[in-house]
Amino acid sequence: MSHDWLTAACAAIDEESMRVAREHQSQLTKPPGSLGMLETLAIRLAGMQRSATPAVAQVWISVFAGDHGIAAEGVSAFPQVVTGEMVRNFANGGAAISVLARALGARLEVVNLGTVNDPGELPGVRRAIVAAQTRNFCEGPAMDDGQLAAALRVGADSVDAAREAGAALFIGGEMGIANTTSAAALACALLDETPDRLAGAGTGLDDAGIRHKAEVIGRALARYPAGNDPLAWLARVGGFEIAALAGAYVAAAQRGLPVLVDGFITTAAALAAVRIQPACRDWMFFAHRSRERGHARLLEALQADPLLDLGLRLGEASGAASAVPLLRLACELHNRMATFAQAQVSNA
Ligand SMILES: Cc1cc2ncn([C@H]3O[C@H](COP(=O)(O)O)[C@@H](O)[C@H]3O)c2cc1C
Ligand SMILES: O=C(O)c1cccnc1
Repeated sequence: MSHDWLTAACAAIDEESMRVAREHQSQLTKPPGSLGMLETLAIRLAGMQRSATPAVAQVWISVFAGDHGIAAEGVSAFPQVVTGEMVRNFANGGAAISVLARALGARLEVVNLGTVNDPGELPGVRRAIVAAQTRNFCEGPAMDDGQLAAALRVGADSVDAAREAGAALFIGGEMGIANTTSAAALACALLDETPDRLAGAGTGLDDAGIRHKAEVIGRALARYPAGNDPLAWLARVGGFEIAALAGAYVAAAQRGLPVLVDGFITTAAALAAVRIQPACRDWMFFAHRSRERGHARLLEALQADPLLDLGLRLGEASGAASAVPLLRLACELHNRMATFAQAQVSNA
């Protein structure tokens, strides 16, 4: 399996639809710009959807799950078995994202890329096993090139399923104990940052735990020469679910499907996707600023202005799901507000 598809062109955003949407916003009964990001969201969606009346009806959420060999270094507050246990919880409808997806009327797909205590066949869970877990990346590359290619493809396959289901928005989420260590290592490598700046509490490490986590990341990064090749770093320190997310973000942009990026781990995957295929940045919305240390730095690197800051630090796509109502409201305002002429309100 090759990585060639990743550099194929992304779909173009329709500048004319954006111009028409911007002009329409200026006619609505409000001071220009007064709805802030609710205006720019609608304008960007109009360009992505090539439509004068943008809408976010069907939402597709893929939660990618994978286990991490780096968990053996004691970098998470929770045991590794939780990954597989949470896959079952997603399937049973009891996880935060299960509840949020139901409340939004969104389609929720759980993708198991490899869990140490594999819960097996479950309704709503797609099995796309790459391996039971990644290798402990202090001891060698987390995955080989074939595994990376497979994981990237798994994400693209989810985007194809989302499009076939008629989704207007793709949301990626993740589950994988120790994946904030993997995401922080990836972010350090791509941003030339030191681990103490990007390693955070994850599921709830104390200060000593965070120092240990940063030391583990530093040890792993020291194995390799300098350089920012995103595919090389995904293989060295990434996770199967992080690679799937990166593949999904690139594929969504190639197929013209807007994406809403969630928290720390997903933003690290988004950064990798943008380094692989820069044009995919245009198709991304950013849902929230996570409490996880390092997320603000990642958002800054992507010049992302997230919609929410709720102190969330869960992942699973919970922040992205929470922001969907704002996208829908932005479209409603754009499509249904009266213009100054219609309402006979005096314009400046
Ligand atoms: C019960 C439970 C549910 C979760 N859902 C998402 N995460 C989040 O926590 C993990 C990352 O944190 P760390 O790197 O510290 O392990 C990921 O699985 C992430 O999605 C969870 C974690 C737990 C414990
Ligand atoms: O921001 C996130 O995505 C996050 C933070 C902590 C733990 N899991 C996920």
